[in-house]
Amino acid sequence: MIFNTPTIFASVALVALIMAFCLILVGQENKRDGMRAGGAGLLAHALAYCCFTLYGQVPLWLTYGVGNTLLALALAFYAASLLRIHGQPVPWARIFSLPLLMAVALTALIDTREPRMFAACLVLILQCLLIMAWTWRYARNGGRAYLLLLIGGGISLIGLLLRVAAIATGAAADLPYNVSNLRQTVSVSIGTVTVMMFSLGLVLMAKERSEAALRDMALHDALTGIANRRAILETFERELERSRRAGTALTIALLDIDHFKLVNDTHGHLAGDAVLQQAAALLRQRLRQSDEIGRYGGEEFLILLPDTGGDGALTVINELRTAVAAQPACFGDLVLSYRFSSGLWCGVPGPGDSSDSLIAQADAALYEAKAAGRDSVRMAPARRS
Ligand SMILES: Nc1nc2c(ncn2[C@@H]2O[C@H](COP(=O)(O)OP(=O)(O)OP(=O)(O)O)[C@@H](O)[C@H]2O)c(=O)[nH]1
Repeated sequence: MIFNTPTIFASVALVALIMAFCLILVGQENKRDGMRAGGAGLLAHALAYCCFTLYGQVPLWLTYGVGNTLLALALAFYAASLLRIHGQPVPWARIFSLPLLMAVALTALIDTREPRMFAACLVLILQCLLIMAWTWRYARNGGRAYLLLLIGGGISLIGLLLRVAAIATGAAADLPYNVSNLRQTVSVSIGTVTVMMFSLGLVLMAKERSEAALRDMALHDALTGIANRRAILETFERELERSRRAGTALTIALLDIDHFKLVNDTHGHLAGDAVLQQAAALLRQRLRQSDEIGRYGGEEFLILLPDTGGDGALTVINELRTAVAAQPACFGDLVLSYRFSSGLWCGVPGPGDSSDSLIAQADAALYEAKAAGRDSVRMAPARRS
């Protein structure tokens, strides 16, 4: 099926214009989520296609030169939007050097046919490759929206390579923007797909990123960055179930910083915060990757040691006590020594053990450790069968 080329250009321009309006409007709300840059890209895309629509009616430098420069500008904005969405600084000079290169090349080559077409394709190919490379780099952050950008970039590349092939085989004469033939229909339709894929990809990517950020906030403690109470309790439920099914030992340890109120009262709340942050970082760093730690309460941490029995647990907790004693927290010029007491529950969880009952036992052991003078460890008595 062959479509009228200027009509397709005009339709794409209209769609891109509407989407640009929506993105720029929504982007006003959050200036850092990349939507405004995406909207600017769509606006440039729409204007580029308006220029192409006028092919043959206005001078070539306007339709071809300005049109392709706007197209390069659109891709530069898409790249900027991609980086913004991932919270990266945008290398504006690097990104916009390619539209500049397009403008310079087309100004120099506008009166030639094949060289100017070749130069335009080359710059656009470079930009697509750049967007695809950056998209691939951020693909490991999760989500699926990156696929839309990769598909859009891939389709765009195919279209551009087909154009290059046409130029190389002497078929460039078939490709002016006001001629309607199968080659042009395919080429311009590819441009349409690119607009849709890039804009939808960027919007969905921003949505995935903000959802991931919310998920992260919901599961991590804002002060220390380790798991919050909800997250560590969820992990505890999973570990409990796993140990029960596998019949393996599990240790839970409640750690409470001794006389922490004194730190706050003597040096202020910010100093207390620094102790909590540095204690959490030190404990996390000293534990194995498979162990879990979360902030259970104010100055209390819950540690899960899977596949660890009583002797191993005592060794781990005593190593943590030694590490804490050797590495006091710092707050400005202050060096703040701190110690902790710990209550442990160790064993193979049975059918009657729940997370609440095990925590209650570890808590009772912690109480004993505090009552015994602090800076010590106590283990909940083994269950009698
Ligand atoms: N700086 C800071 N302090 C906190 C935070 N959360 C809880 N606290 C403080 O931690 C202190 C806990 O005090 P207590 O429960 O009396 O315990 P303690 O002074 O450590 O005494 P023992 O546990 O008996 O050794 C309180 O003063 C809380 O205000 C926090 O996020 N930052």
